[in-house]
Amino acid sequence: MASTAHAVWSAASTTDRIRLHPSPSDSKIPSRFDSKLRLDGGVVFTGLCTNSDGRWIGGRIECVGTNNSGSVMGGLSNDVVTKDSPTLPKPLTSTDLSNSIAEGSQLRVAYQGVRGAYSESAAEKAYPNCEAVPCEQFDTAFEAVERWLVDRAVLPIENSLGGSIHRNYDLLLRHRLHIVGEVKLQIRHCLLANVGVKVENLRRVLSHQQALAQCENTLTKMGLVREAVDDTAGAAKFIASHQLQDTGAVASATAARIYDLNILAQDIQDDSDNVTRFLMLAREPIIPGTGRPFKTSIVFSLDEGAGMLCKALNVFSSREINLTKIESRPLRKRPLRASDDSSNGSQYFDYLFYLDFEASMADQKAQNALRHLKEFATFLRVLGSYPADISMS
Ligand SMILES: O=C(O)C(=O)C[C@]1(C(=O)O)C=C[C@@H](O)C=C1
Repeated sequence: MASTAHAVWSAASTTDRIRLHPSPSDSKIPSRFDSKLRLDGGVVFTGLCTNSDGRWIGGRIECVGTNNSGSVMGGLSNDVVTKDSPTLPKPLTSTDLSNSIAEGSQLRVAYQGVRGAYSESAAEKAYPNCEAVPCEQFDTAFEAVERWLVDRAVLPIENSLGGSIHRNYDLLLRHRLHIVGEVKLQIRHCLLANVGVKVENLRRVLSHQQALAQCENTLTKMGLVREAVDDTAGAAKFIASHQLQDTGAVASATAARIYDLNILAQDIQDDSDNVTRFLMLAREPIIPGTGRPFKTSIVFSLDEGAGMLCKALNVFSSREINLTKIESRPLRKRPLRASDDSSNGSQYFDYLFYLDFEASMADQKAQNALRHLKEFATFLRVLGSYPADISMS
């Protein structure tokens, strides 16, 4: 039996701080509880109160939080009782039903952007029938998973035309989530405008900076001034809500439908093969398998020295493990290092290397490769071992 606490936030955002208190005071909220964002901005929590040895003892869950403007909000569940409890359970009321997580099995998946963003389509492709939860920023999507507001996050990591989404590489390390899957999505951009607006009326175009980069040639030929915003669908929503007559948006056909915009041009990306790879992130890693193609993503750093990166890559090539991606990012807290030979005054940049390889961590070869790498890497973390998306290979 689960207890449900309900609090309505006037301006809910996934950055609101929420604490859960068990009651009576000797009980504990178990580490696993469910939370669900409601459309009206409310948050519903369901969980069991257990005692210190994990036995359910009834009680209630209190949920306290502050919203963006700092006001304290709260909600308290009904009492729930064990069979030895002196109080009898109350019959369910219609209010209980509307507060409960009836569709509790539906996965909640955070993505960055507003409705109609490509990331929303990626979330739906990765988890059909999921509830896709829009987030303002990439960080918010990570935090929403960490705070149990959602179950997964789906984030773009690289695009076949625009390259890597560096911000998300940095966030993978800053947060402690695990990569549990990948999904590749064909990106087909459209030029959108308000009804009645013609191509020749347009002076500027808004979109996500990656989307603008993917349409570089087309937009240059059209002579449009480009302006970057948070996401493609956000650009569509903005021109629609402000009824702009001289500004278009680069976004999906889905966004055109949602925001009642006209499609002035279709497939405006510079190459028809425009694919974005998204990662699925969760609080817990999945158990790596061997029955199907798996990928593993790691991040490591190395000491300075001739051939160090070559030595690191060799731990894979010598075991015939195929690498699919390598990305280097500055090592933030130690970006520069003075040369050992300080007499010449030279400094080196220090890097983190992100590597994807085609093997499962259940595979002995992969374990041996990482054991070998660990012998000389100054830092090593496995970000996840997950089934490869082979749908577009
Ligand atoms: O703005 C969106 O619609 C997104 O989902 C973001 C994003 C990205 O960050 O690369 C995703 C896919 C496309 O490559 C363009 C933009």
